[in-house]
Amino acid sequence: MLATRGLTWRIGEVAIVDSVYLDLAPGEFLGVIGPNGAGKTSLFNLITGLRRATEGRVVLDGQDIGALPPHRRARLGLGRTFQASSVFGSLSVRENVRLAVQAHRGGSMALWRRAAADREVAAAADAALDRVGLAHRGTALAGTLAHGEKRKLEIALLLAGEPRVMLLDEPMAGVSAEDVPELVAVIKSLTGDSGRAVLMVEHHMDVILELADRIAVMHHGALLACDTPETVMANPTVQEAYLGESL
Ligand SMILES: Nc1ncnc2c1ncn2[C@@H]1O[C@H](COP(=O)(O)OP(=O)(O)OP(=O)(O)O)[C@@H](O)[C@H]1O
Repeated sequence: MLATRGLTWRIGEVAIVDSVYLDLAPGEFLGVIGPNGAGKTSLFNLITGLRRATEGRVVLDGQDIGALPPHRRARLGLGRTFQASSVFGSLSVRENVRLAVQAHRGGSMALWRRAAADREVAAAADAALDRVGLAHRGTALAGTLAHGEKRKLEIALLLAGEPRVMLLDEPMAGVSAEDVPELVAVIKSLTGDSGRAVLMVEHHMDVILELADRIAVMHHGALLACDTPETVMANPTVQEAYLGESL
């Protein structure tokens, strides 16, 4: 479904992302881990098009998308949440999601079509909110949400774009311990039988272990290992890379 082939990003002589080969199958959940500065966010930037690779390819459903700008990649089904929050705090939760649905669908300005389209947008937005367990918070101002709720809203915004591959960058960052299990359940439901694939960077190993079918380990820009959680955890090279940090 999604593949990277020798994906590399150099700044001067330094390879921030160093010849990464990854494959993501439909319905698969791939966790990406690695020490701070390993190149995880940079890898996401190359896949989504925020940065252009200096070498290598990004392939989605057999098509090389490496030369496309981010919005074209998003149209082809690549969706991403950011570490920094991308929510309009002064709008309601529901309005935020409606805007995202509208932005994804585009719209006809013909009045007779607009009423029907508005109803469809509202229904899609409510379905996305329901999906992440935020239906009851639709009228709240997004800026007033707790961290865990905000993360759910970001996932709802992402779902509005109907992505087939979702990239989640540290979805648990800033989330209080008691909100983690619910958020994990929401993220777990993203793959299921939909065929949607998820690539997730996360520092919380317990979360990665609960969600990931396979784990990719990055270190100094390169892929150190990519395998089942059990195999990766038992890998001495991985353990060495994490020396001083708990796995
Ligand atoms: N635009 C840039 N210019 C120069 N160096 C950069 C740039 N972007 C990233 N880097 C460097 O590349 C390395 C990898 O950064 P990146 O943010 O991808 O790592 P990461 O694995 O996501 O780290 P973290 O877990 O801390 O978020 C870091 O050493 C960082 O300082």
